[in-house]
Amino acid sequence: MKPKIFIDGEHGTTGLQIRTLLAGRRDLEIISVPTERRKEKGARAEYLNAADIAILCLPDDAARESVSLIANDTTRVIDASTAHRVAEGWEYGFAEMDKDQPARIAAARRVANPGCWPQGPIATLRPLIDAGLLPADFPITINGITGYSGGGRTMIEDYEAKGESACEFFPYGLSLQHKHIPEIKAYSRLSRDPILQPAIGNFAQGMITIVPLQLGTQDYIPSGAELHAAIADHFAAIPGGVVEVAPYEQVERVPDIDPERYNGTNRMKLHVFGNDDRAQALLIAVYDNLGKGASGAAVQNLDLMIGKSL
Ligand SMILES: NC(=O)C1=CN([C@@H]2O[C@H](COP(=O)(O)OP(=O)(O)OC[C@H]3O[C@@H](n4cnc5c(N)ncnc54)[C@H](OP(=O)(O)O)[C@@H]3O)[C@@H](O)[C@H]2O)C=CC1
Ligand SMILES: CC(=O)N[C@@H](CCC(=O)OP(=O)(O)O)C(=O)O
Repeated sequence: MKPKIFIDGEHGTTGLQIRTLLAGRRDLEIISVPTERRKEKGARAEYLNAADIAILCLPDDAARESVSLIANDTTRVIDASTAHRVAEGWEYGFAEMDKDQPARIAAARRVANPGCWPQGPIATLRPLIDAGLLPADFPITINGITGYSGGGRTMIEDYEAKGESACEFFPYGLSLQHKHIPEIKAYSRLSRDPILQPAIGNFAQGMITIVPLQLGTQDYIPSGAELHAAIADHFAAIPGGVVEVAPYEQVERVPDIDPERYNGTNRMKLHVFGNDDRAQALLIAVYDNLGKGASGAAVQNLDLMIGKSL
């Protein structure tokens, strides 16, 4: 029997992309609620309970409601929203975060897909904190830029209506309360809230996250090469090759660091730059906010949950 997959919110940005990624899959049965009934609670409950795996591509409140509509203990859930990422009983769906994370996702009944902003910072910070090269209370600031599809259908329509007159670099998160801070803190293993200061560019998809590090105040000041080695060692032990670590180099510019470089893929590339004389370093991640940042990660988690390996 093929596993039945229901995408709640399949007409939204993330839902549509997951639908497209699953289009040719003969090992799955996709079940879809009729379009005109897609927001009816009763219809959603019916499909949620008929599914082996439900993928929620909904705003947070609707995602919470979907979970509450599941009245059996067989439907497993992948939630793309922010609602359950640090919630008890949910596994975090960033497979490359730890050696045993794929097995944890594979066995989970509830998987919270990571937010787009958290994945790059977690990918670089967690190995450094685990290796003892950064203390858990290190003051972290995260900058970056994302395509406007990160804001979902409404933001896409808004940017497309403005066209070339839309702002090229629009900083936001100015209240310093971005919804991704709890998961970045929890899964990077930081003890202090990081600052997340994102920006939106006038391009549809793709993103870059940047974590600048002032290392000079530490008792032990790691070199750039040491930081790189810890991150490279972490990912060398993870199969699948989804996350790639660029060689350590001291250069002024790297053409790969282009937010749109990995669009349409599930790839993430990590870069470490350092200036040891200045005791400073930069941790950079490049990926597709709709790929590894959303639909690609959801499909990766789905595959793990149906028994495939990374
Ligand atoms: N875009 C991105 O880069 C990322 C998004 N996410 C998360 O994924 C989730 C979906 O985001 P995204 O696809 O971008 O958002 P969209 O706004 O593009 O899509 C949301 C979808 O949910 C539908 N919907 C809203 N309320 C209900 C409801 N009560 N019942 C059923 N359907 C409903 C909407 O329908 P309608 O349009 O008709 O209102 C729409 O189709 C969000 O939680 C988002 O935070 C996660 C990572 C990255
Ligand atoms: C450009 C933009 O607005 N991006 C969204 C994040 C998109 C994302 O990762 O979403 P979820 O956490 O909702 O899943 C934001 O920063 O709030």
